[in-house]
This record gives sequence, structure tokens and C-alpha cells, in this order.
Amino acid sequence: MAGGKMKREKPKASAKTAPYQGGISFHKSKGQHILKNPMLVDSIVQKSGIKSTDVILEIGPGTGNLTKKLLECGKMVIAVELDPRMVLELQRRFQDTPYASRLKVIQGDVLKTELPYFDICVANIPYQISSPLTFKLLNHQPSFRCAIIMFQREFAMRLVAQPGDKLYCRLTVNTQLLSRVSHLLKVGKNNFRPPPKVDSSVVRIEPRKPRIEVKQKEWDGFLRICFNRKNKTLGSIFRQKSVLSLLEKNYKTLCALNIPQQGSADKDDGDFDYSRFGNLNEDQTMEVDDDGGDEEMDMDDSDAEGGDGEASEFKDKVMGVLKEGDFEEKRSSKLSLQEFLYLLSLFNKAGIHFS
Ligand SMILES: C[S@@+](CC[C@H](N)C(=O)[O-])C[C@H]1O[C@@H](n2cnc3c(N)ncnc32)[C@H](O)[C@@H]1O
Repeated sequence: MAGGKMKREKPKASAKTAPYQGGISFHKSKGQHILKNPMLVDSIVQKSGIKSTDVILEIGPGTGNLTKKLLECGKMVIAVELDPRMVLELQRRFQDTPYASRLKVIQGDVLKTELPYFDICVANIPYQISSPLTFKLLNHQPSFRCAIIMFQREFAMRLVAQPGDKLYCRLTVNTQLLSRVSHLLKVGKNNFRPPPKVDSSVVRIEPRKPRIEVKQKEWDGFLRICFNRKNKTLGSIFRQKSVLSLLEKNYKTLCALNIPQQGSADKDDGDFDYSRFGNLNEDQTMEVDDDGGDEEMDMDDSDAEGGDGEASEFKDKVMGVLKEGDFEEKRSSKLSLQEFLYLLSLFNKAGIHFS
């Protein structure tokens, strides 16, 4: 644990349920809504299935109410906290306790921090980093066993959505490509201090082992097109001029370069950019109810169905792929992960690429 003044943990406030606040004022801009219900903290820890040998990653420990329980269960807690006031408070709270040698506090923005090895992540996070954090964790190597994370309810429901659910979106498919996600607990606003404006949910995320390998940029480009208008048929999406001309450009470039056609299971060169899968614009914050960036865009006249000649030949090729897999009349809102993977493989087999 980092240095700091020695001070015993403060005695509990008169009300039994009072959370340890350390006299700190909370900043909503940093997502500081601490857990004030000890029974809820117990329940989260119990559902986490922590082993006594586990190295636990906690993101945003705040004043340490969850941290304390994690220290009781695991071998080691590594806590990443942005706010130096909270870091100091954690040091004060645990420094002269038996937990001190098993707590490591890293001060900084978790999104910019190189994460160490951990077995399990348990966290009540600032909701404004939900999406990039999820993908940062899911691309962390070596992979961890599972993550138990508190999210804004709607974000959580997007993660666990199934084809046909209202909240099924690109975020859902991207998350489920990399992990199995399940809903653990509904959490009301009054369990936090100060209470946020939205309800929350605790979700369990287990990275897939082995991973489903996709070419990242290819997959991302493909899903962006599919979810551009998720309730329209794929036939109607792929007949748009803008989509056809983008795909035709890629097709001609690859033909000109005489690059052998690759299957979708090939990996990209270079590092994975987790921000591509979950950029901040489609995140859910405590205060803003954003819809995940997959709203349907109105098609303007210039983007009506594709034209004649050479373009029309390419359009036939694209439509041929959709027909081959029986996808023309299907909609992204109802397509399973396996169907998306299959459709991309059909496109790639036909030499049609999305990056
Ligand atoms: C919702 S509070 C949770 C506090 C505590 N874990 C609890 O449950 O009582 C989120 C915490 O994350 C911290 N935080 C905010 N942005 C962060 C970031 N980018 N990286 C690391 N910590 C961050 C905040 O300062 C705050 O302490």
C-alpha cells in the first residue's frame, strides 16, 4: 500500500448502516456514489465466488467499503482509484490494520493504467467509463476468471440482452463475442450515497475461453453497418448506395493489390484498440440515458438503393451473399452472435470486406 499518515479506522457512525465516508465530499463528475448498504456489499462479495487465493482487481475503491470485504475474502486486492483524496482515505483506513500488506493502491485513471495480473475483478465503477472499461477488461491478457461489476441498469440490460430484445444492440453482440454475461442483482438508487438518478444492476462477465477469434477491424466495420439500422432488413441495409460503394471500394482495392482473401478468423496485426468496440459516445452515464448509438438513421435520397452497370453487378454479388445464407429478409435486431459470425464469413468468402 502507498504511504500516508497512520490513523486507525474511524469508529462506525451511530446509525448501523452508515457508510464509511471519511469526511469526504463526493464529486458526481467522477461517478462518486459510494455503497452505503453493508448487506448489499456482502451480497455482491458472496455472489462473486472469491477464492482465498485470488488476486482481486477493484476499480474505483472510493472510501473502501467494498475493499474491506474483498480483503477479508481474497489473497490480495489491487485497487485503482482516480481521486487522490480517496487514495489518501484508503491509506488512512487500512494502514494499521492486518489488511495493509495485502492491499495495493494504484492512483490513476483505470483506462490509462496498465493493469496487472488479476484472477477476478469486483467493482462498483463510475458509470461514465462503463463501455471502454468493459472492453479494456475483456482484452486484458492473461485473461481473468470473471468480473462482477455494478453498471447502470440499462447498460447492464444491454450487455445481457438476447436477439429480439429491445435493448439488443452492437454493444451486446460485441460483449457476447468476448464473454458470457449474466445478470446477478438489481440495485436501487437508495443503496448509494449520494443516490444516483438511475437504478443499477450487478452483472457477471466471464471471458470466453478459448476466445472466438475475429479480425477486429473487419468485425467492427461489419457490425457498424448491420446495426446502423437494426430494425430494417439486412437486404435494405446492404442495398444502400453508401454501403455498397464502401464495400465496392474495399473490394477493388483488395483485388488490385491481389491480396489473398482471408477468413474472418484471422487476427489483425497490431494491438487491439478496445475503444473501437465501446466508444464513449455510446456509453451510459448515471445521468444520461443514451441509447447505445444504434438508433436508426434516416436514409436521405442520395443514399437510396444502389445504381446501374458495374455498381449493379457488385450489388448483385452482395445480395447473392445475403441470399446464400438466407439473410436478406432478416434483421440485425434478431440475429444471434453465431448468425453474425456466419454472415461475415460468407461475405469474406466472396471477397467482400469491411475494413
Ligand atoms: C461509484 S464510486 C464507488 C466507490 C466504492 N467502490 C463504493 O462502492 O463505495 C466510483 C469510484 O471510482 C473512482 N473513479 C472515477 N473515475 C475513475 C477512473 N477513471 N479510474 C479509476 N477510478 C475512478 C471515483 O473517484 C470513485 O471513488
